[in-house]
This record gives sequence, structure tokens and C-alpha cells, in this order.
Amino acid sequence: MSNITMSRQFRRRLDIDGSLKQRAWDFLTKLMADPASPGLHIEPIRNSADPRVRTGRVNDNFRAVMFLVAETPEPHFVLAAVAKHDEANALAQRLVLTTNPVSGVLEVIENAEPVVLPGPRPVHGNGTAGWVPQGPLAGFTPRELEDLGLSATLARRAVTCPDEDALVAAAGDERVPPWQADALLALATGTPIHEIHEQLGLSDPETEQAPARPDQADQTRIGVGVGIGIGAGVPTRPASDADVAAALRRPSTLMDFVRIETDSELRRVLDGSFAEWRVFLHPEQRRYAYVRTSGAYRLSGGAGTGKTVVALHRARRLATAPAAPRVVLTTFTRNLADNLAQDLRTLDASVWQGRLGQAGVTVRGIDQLALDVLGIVPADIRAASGGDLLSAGAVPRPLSDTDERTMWTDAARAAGLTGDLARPAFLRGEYRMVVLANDLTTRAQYLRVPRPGRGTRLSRAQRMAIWDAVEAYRRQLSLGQTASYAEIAVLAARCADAFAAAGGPRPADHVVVDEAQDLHPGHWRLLRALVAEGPDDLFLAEDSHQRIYGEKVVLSRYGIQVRGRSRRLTLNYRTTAQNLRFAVGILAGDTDVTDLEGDAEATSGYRSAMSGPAPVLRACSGLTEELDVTAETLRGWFGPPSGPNGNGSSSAVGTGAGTGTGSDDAQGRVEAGSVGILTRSARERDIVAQGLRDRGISAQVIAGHALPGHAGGRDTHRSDAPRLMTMHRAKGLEFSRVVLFGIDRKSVPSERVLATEPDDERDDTLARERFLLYVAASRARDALVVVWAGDASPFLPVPPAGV
Ligand SMILES: Nc1ncnc2c1ncn2[C@@H]1O[C@H](COP(=O)(O)OP(=O)(O)OP(=O)(O)O)[C@@H](O)[C@H]1O
Repeated sequence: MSNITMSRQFRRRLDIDGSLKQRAWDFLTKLMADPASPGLHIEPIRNSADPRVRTGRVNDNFRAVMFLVAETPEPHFVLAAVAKHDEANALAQRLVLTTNPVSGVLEVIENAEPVVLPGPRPVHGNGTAGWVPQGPLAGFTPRELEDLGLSATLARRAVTCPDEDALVAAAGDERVPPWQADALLALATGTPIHEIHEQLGLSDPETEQAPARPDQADQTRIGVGVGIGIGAGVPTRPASDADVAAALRRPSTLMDFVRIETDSELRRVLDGSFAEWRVFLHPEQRRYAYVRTSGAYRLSGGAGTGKTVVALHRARRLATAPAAPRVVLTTFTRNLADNLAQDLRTLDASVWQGRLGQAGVTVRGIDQLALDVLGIVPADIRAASGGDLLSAGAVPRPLSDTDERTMWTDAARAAGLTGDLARPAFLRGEYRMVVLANDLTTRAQYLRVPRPGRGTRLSRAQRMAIWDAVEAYRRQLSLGQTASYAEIAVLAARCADAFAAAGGPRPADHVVVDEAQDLHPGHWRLLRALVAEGPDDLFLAEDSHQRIYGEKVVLSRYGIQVRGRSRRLTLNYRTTAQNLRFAVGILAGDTDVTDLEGDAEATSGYRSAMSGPAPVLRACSGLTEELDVTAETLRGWFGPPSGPNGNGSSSAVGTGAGTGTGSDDAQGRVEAGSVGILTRSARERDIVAQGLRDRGISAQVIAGHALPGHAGGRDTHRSDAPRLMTMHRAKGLEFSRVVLFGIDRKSVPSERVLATEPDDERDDTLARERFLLYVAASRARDALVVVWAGDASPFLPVPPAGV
């Protein structure tokens, strides 16, 4: 038996050459089972830079290059490359497995002839001689970057990058170790060096101390993975086996290297079904997935920074504890919960997914969870806790949104309300944010209760009239044995509390929440009641800039204390730097965003190591041109139809470079099902569907609600047609390329929605509209196209004059 460690780069290289996969599989499974097998032809290389280097026969033409880092108790190989025979032997002579002298991170370095890189002259002395700073890293000398552990080649190249795109391209070179790329981009976004150390776990107390940087004043130590790492001065020396073993425990090493434990893991690596998020966690993601907390913990982060990934890893970590705990993993909608359940299976099929109250992980949308709680508490607890809402302890029938609106309209009329106060949107908000949030049951309570965060001021007489409406509304609910989901959450919270007070167990031991920014007070009461306060009780992943439903909430009002236990992720794994900049630019106009603690929420530090085309903005003369542009764009992406009349040169607005995310075929055509077309409203979505059909493109319309409680249609989709849906429905999803359709002044923000809101709530409604555009723009991985007719949306970061 032997152990195998491979790097992300190695895996990607295997992906490229499909024909090698079966041979590589045979070779590696044999190597794992019996490294002494003569058929493997494992051989050392004479005069190699690293005496541990070995090559092995993959087939007649190809050999694997690896390092034998330990013989006991079992041999341990670190794979470096699979290459043609001669190339493999040449590589094997030059490659060195070493640890970064500053950070202690494991690296594979190629010692070779110096190469002349574009940029400044080599640096001597203190690294500043002849230095002309420019670009995003102006103000840093190469030596300062080297002091962080970056290779000299990369450091020199980085400080001369004239702009952010050039820097992202330099950092995104596949030969640059991920931790160095991230350190570089973090520096460029203004992150102080000590924070970079912290983020990357470079001085993580749980691992060995980072070795001190040897004096390299006269040595240009370069080397960034295989290839770019070129020893221009003193050759890099191999690290000792002990150093390698210590480096393998470092979180920054684990961004890039993974130990393959089983045949099935190996199979997944080789057949391409290996999802990188399962294994190559960023040190911060790893920390938050594994951190043991003394109470509720909040993880914020921009779109695509991997909050969901952390939530999944954390749920697995919690569920696999020896005590077989009951873990709840929940999110805002049912379709997102279905996605979580599927992803959890991908992460670890051995994690039991069961019903609420069972050991394992219960993955549910938050409103299903509320119904589950009502279902598992004894009927007498339900009857006793229901008050005027749960007559006779029956589980109420959930009310549809339309019915709820109608009921509020009727209740307003019955109470004689007029003007803004009679609007269903206002009454619904007041009820959720004030009445349910405080679990008010009497008029006297409502007359006294503070209403922080509510835009509309109310006189005593107005409060009296609103309470009349609340009573009328509740009478209707009780008669129909129905309740809104907001009520069901509060009822479930009451029942869980009452059951616990009677000596029963809380329904869960740990609760992990994704998309927490959209939850309303009833949900928070429920979450608090699901699990007793204590270590690892609540973990909340959220992005306040993605709050597209509901009102601002401050958690401490619901007994959830996260002060001192809040962290933020900043490295984007989804979008290219160009799309990220555009999406964050949408937020620039709103400086008043607060998080779940009520503090200002920043967007600083958000970065991406991927590069792609700049977003394309297209102003059109009318709907017909918008549809024409969209159809042409899609045709350009999908390539020529396979027929004699195919015309592949019709790309209207750029086809995008792609970032190797797996949705482009060998000819650079995009898989149609990976493309999203997003509209502000369902009506517009249907118009676009028809318009595209008229132009010979059949899109799959993903309809249904994204609201909690609604199934919203499953997220399974065909691969042969683009997906067309509303921006709300796209929440939590991602696409290789996105067309944002109809981004004009009347639609974004939606005039129709603004008209239904009271004037005093207008600011918050506008903020949600802005967040919605941010959510939509941040769904695109590789390419983003924005089209509109007439005046552009004022939320777009680039003024239409520049189009
Ligand atoms: N460590 C990682 N390695 C590789 N890919 C990753 C990693 N972390 C996240 N990703 C990928 O980045 C994308 C975004 O991740 P995820 O959905 O978890 O982000 P998010 O912060 O929850 O996004 P949003 O808030 O927009 O829903 C996904 O495709 C995910 O697989």
C-alpha cells in the first residue's frame, strides 16, 4: 500500500488529456495498492535536483514524475506531473519538492535557466534600486513581496503590473501556487500584511511555526509551481521529509494539495467529477468550517466567496462527530435546500440525511422546517402554544402570497385604514417586523412596543387602527385554519420553546443557515428555539448586500449574539475579476448597508483570481433590438449550428474568453444549459421566451417562486437550452455566462414595486432593488452582457454615455 498526494495543478493537467486518464488510473491504483509492483517501473533519476524524485511508467510514451517523501509506515508519493517520456525525465531532473522559506507552504519548484521577464531590471540590495512604482501594487517593492514569501519572479512581475487586470492575469497563471496568488490580490485590495498572514493561516498556531526566512540577499529564489519557477541564482534545495510532513498540515498547502485516500476518490479525480470545492478549501474557509465556537457565529462575504461551501463542510464536520448529533442545514427557499442536499451528498455520501430530530443532517427550506417542528411536537403542546392562531392545536394550512395580500386588503378595509397604511405591503411588513417579531398578542402591547427600523412613524390613533386590522386579519386566519409562513415560523418557535420548558428536547443540536440575510424575525425566533444556546449552536452564512426579500434585521433583538464571533470571506471563487468589479460597482451607490449586527457592511477586499472579458453593455432602441442583440449574443456563444447553413461569426457582443470552468467544448462553444438570461419580472421573462422563440432559440423557462415555502420548480435542467428566469429565481445559482435583459430605468428599480410601497419605506425598497441587480450580475462566472432599451438603470456602474 502507498499514499498519494496530488496538487490542483496536477489534476487540471490530467483533465486536459482525456486519453491518458485510463492509463493514469491503472498506474495510480497499482501504485496505491502495491508500489513495489514491477509493472510500475518506479525509478530514481541520476543527478536529480531532488534525490526523492521518481518516475514511473504510465504507458509506452508517458511517465509520471513524483517525489517519494516517506517510506514508513507506508511509502508516500507526491505527484508532480505526467509527461512524455523525455520531458518527464528532464522535469524529474529539475523538480524540487520544497517548503516556502517564509510561509512554510509546500511547493514544487523547477530549477532551470533564467528567463527574462517583462518588467523592471532585476532587483539588488534592498530591492528598491532603480525601482519605479506603478499600478495597483505601487508602494510595494519586490523585496517586500518576497518577504511575504512570494517568489522573486512573481514579485517583480507583480509590482510592474500597470492595472488590476494585468495583476489578475499574473496571479492567475496556473503555475503560481494559489496561496501566493491570493496574497498578491489581497495586497492589491488594500489588505494589510498581518491580515494576509491571518487569512492564509501563514502563522496558524495549530501548525508548525513558519520557518524563518533565510537570508537571501544574494539569492534570487524563484519558483512558483512547475514551470514558472526558475532558479536564476542559487538553486532551490529540497526540503527535509519532516518539513514536508509539517507543510502538508498547513492550511495554505491544503489550498493546493490533497491526499487521495481511496480508489473512489482517485476515480473522481480522474473522471472529472471531482469538485474542487470539496477538497481545496481556502485556509479561511477551512477555519470557519472547522472552528469550534462558543455560541452563534456569523460568516459574511460577497457573492461567490464560498459561504455555501463553508456551510456544507461545516454541516458535515458537525454531523460526523462521535456523539451522532442532530444537525439542521437550512436556507431561504426549498429549491436552494434541494441544491444543498445534493451538494452535501456530493461532498460526502456517507453523511446521513434524515428527518428533523434524527441524527445526521436535516436539509430543509426554513419554512418547511417550521412545519416540521409543528409536526413533531405533541398536539397538547401545539394547542397550548397556539393562542389565537392555532385553534385546537391543528397544524395550519400555509397561506399563499396572493391570499395573504387579499386578506390584508380586506382587513385594512374592515379597520377603515386609508392611504399608505392601507397598503398590503405596509401591513404585512408591520405585522412581520413588529407584531410577530415581538410575538404581540394584545392591543396594549402593540400600543407600547418600540418599532426600530420601521420607516413610517405612527400616532397612537394610527396604531389603534392598525391593531383593528391585525385582529380582523387574525380572525380570518383562524376561521380558515390557515396561517402565513411568517406566522407558522413564530408558532413553531413557541412550540419548540414550550416543549423544551416541559422537559422535551430541542429539535436540533447544531443549526447551519445559508442565505441568512433574507430571513425575517419569525425565522430568527424559530432558529433560536431550534437549538439550545451553547457551543457550535448556530452558524449563519450571509451577505447583507444580497438581501432581496424582507426588511433589515438586527440579530441581538432575537436572542442571537454574534458580537465578537463574526468573520468575512473576501476571495471570490465564482466570477472573473472583471465581472466582480462590475457587480461590486452596482453597490457603490449605496453606502448605508448594515449587517445582521447592525454595523456597516463593507465590500472592501473582494477579489478574484480569474480573468475574463469585460462585461458588455448594450443600449438598444427598443424591445425588438434588445431581443435581436440577446439572440445574436447567444448564437455567438453557442457556435454555429451543425448544418450546412451554420454561421458562427455572428457574435454580437463578444463571446468571452472563458476560464476553463468546464462548460465550453473543445471548439470554445458554450454549453447552452450553463447560460442564464435574467429578467426583472416574470412578465418580461415570458416576453423574452416568446421573442427568442421567434428568433429560433428555445430557452427553458425556469418559472415558479423563489419564495420560501414554494418548491419553485426543481433546479434540474437540460444542457441543450439556455435557462431563462427572473433575477429573484436566480438567487443562489450560477451560470457560465449571463445576459441581464431589460436593465432600464423603469424596470431596475422596478417602478411597479416602488408604487406598492409606502413612501417612508422607499429607501429600503430601493436598496433591495439595487441588491437584486447585484445578485443577478454576480451569477455570471465568465461573461456578462447587459442589455436595455431607452434610459439605462441608474444602478449600472458605467454611465450609459460611455456605451
Ligand atoms: N475552495 C474552493 N475551491 C474551488 N471552488 C470553490 C471553492 N469555494 C467555492 N468555490 C466555488 O465558487 C462558487 C461560489 O461558491 P458558493 O456558492 O459557496 O459561494 P457563496 O458565497 O455562497 O455565493 P452566493 O452568496 O453568491 O450564493 C461555487 O461554484 C463553488 O463551487
